[in-house]
Amino acid sequence: MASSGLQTKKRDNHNGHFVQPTNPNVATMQEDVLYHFHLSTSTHDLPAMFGDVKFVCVGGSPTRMEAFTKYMAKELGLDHPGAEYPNICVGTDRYVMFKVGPVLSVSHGIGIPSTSVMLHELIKLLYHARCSDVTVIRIGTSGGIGLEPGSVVITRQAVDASFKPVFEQMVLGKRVVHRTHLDERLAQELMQCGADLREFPTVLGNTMCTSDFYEGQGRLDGALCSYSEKDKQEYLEAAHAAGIRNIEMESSVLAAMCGACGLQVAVVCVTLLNRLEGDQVNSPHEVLVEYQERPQRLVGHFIKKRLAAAGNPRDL
Ligand SMILES: O=P(O)(O)O[C@@H]1C[C@H](O)[C@@H](CO)O1
Ligand SMILES: O=c1cc[nH]c(=O)[nH]1
Repeated sequence: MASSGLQTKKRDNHNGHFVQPTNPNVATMQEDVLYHFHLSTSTHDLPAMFGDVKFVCVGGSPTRMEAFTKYMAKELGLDHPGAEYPNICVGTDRYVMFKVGPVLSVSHGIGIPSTSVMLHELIKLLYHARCSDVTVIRIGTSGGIGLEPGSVVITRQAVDASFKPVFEQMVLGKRVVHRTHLDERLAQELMQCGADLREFPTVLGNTMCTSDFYEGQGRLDGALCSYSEKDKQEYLEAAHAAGIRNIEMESSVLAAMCGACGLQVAVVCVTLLNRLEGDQVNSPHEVLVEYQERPQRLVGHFIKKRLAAAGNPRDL
């Protein structure tokens, strides 16, 4: 444990699983600079700032993550006239981070590399802050396969572009393969929240995580396209037959990294279009805004249910 600077509290008052980076070097560092958050163990009292965090919600868009914080403040009864929710990462424009009660909301940008960097620093932040029993949920957007636009998909398995439940990364020039395990019980709990709300279709399905929005997702409308419409259609139909119901760009790295470090993790994404019917995201702006709010409402309901069931957030 990096024990320098302002971090003096013991690991007490917790029942369960602490966040634990798998890298042993982190424990021996005198100072840990979380560069892309503009936070550090020697300049910030991370246990005081973040020690009560139980839920971390992440998504690509900074404004979505700010809106989610304001929404959660109202839902948790923590909002009051004049309340402000400052961006904790104000010293950088890489990511934004907001906190209300036990809920942390962080943006990750587009795609695996941006999300991976954010997750390295987020997991270390939660470790330095001595957080325990933390649930991480991605509240995102995606392209649906065979679903009515606006449907919400709760991910059963995050799979790669060849439909395998793995996340591959080059480490020291070698290909390293990580599992993309997601918590089945958490996914079922989230499905129940969709059923409680009954506001929009909610399905459990596999999510394909790609490293590109255009050719990587079989689109015909990018600047490059090296295949025919028939090839595209066959690929998406094969994906559907493999249980894939949506495509996005972050689920596999989230599953791999959070799963390895003792975090419960789930992915909840709304579908903006049905990819069997087209490639362009061309619904009116206000429709897309309302779609983006759906995962937020579902996850907000989930957090309230968990907190109500726990009575005391420390019992989570
Ligand atoms: O959380 P967001 O809405 O950013 O997720 C999806 C996947 C990519 O990041 C992006 C592509 O438009 O949207
Ligand atoms: O089609 C889509 C829509 C949103 N996000 C994606 O990654 N793909």
